[in-house]
Amino acid sequence: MNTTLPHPDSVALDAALARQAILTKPTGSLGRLEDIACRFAAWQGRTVPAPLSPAIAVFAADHGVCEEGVSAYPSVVTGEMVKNFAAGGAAINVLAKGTGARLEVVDVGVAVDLSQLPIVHAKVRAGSRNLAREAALTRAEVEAALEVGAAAARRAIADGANLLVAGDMGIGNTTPSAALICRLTAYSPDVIVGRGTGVDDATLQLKQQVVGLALNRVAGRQLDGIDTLAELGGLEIAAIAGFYLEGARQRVPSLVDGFIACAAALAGVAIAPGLRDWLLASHRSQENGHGLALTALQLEPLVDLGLRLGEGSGAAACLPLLRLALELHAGMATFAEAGVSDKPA
Ligand SMILES: Cc1cc2ncn([C@H]3O[C@H](COP(=O)(O)O)[C@@H](O)[C@H]3O)c2cc1C
Ligand SMILES: O=C(O)c1cccnc1
Repeated sequence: MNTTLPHPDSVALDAALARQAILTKPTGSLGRLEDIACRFAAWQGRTVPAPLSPAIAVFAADHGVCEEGVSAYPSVVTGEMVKNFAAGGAAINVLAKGTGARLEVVDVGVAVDLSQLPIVHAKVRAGSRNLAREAALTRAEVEAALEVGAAAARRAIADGANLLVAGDMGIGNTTPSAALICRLTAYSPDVIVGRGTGVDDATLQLKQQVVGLALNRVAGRQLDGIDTLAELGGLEIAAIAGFYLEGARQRVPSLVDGFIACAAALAGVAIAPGLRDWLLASHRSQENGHGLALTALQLEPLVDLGLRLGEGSGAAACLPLLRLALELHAGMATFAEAGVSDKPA
């Protein structure tokens, strides 16, 4: 796999910073909205980036670790929610519609047969193995899932997307995500494992133990990014990593969602460190370790709305902010154009 990624365009970045400095506002007064526009300039290689054209892909898969009792909901909900996505009734359907984003749903590893649904069928296997006891996936399965994600990114980009958003659906997936985050950041389960769908105190403790078992199973072993996903990951998590990586290869950034997306981003960075330059954080999730995982990625969330859903929902909720940041950068008058006096040099 080619792990060399392009760099954002520093000449376009400087030109965008220079433009921000002459728009009719006190220097720096639009804060992070200025940063966002300038980062898009660097990503797109143009002083004034094209208007936002976002695409969301939700990757769904099941998790063998659910047999340990780590989720508040049964595994069957994964397939049932995919049906709900296909029917347009989930949060991410409403958010995609409301923000004008393209939405695709991909079965990369749901345990039940979904072949009748109008979604993308790319099942690598019918759910992962129980990572508390054995490797969740083989390297070949991880590579196949990475490619499922990459193919989704290629479709989105061919369709005109200039920003990618990945969502997850997979009952139990906060457990592999926590295991990945612990392994890739060296934080311990007690600060990373959270309540996911809302587990009680006893289940939270059990979840910490399950993540501890998985980490102990691989402790002291050298693992590259793909091995790490195989040992501790899941199929939708690997697909999300592949989606982000292909975006970066094609110079298209990704807006990272919550806890699961962050685990995938850390795995993607372990595969190709240059990925970090193509990521923008959206929100800070309620899930316990999300803030630390974002810090490990050197990402600063734009908002904290108390969300703990996944599906790409937190990222989708931030799309209007990004759209406005680009519109301000493109549409505001300069001091010279408006005849407004700039501050003395
Ligand atoms: C109805 C429903 C819709 C969801 N949409 C996303 N998730 C989120 O919650 C799950 C992760 O939490 P845990 O690890 O505790 O199972 C994943 O399916 C994730 O996508 C949902 C969960 C449920 C129940
Ligand atoms: O932050 C997330 O993505 C999240 C948190 C809880 C449950 N599902 C997803």
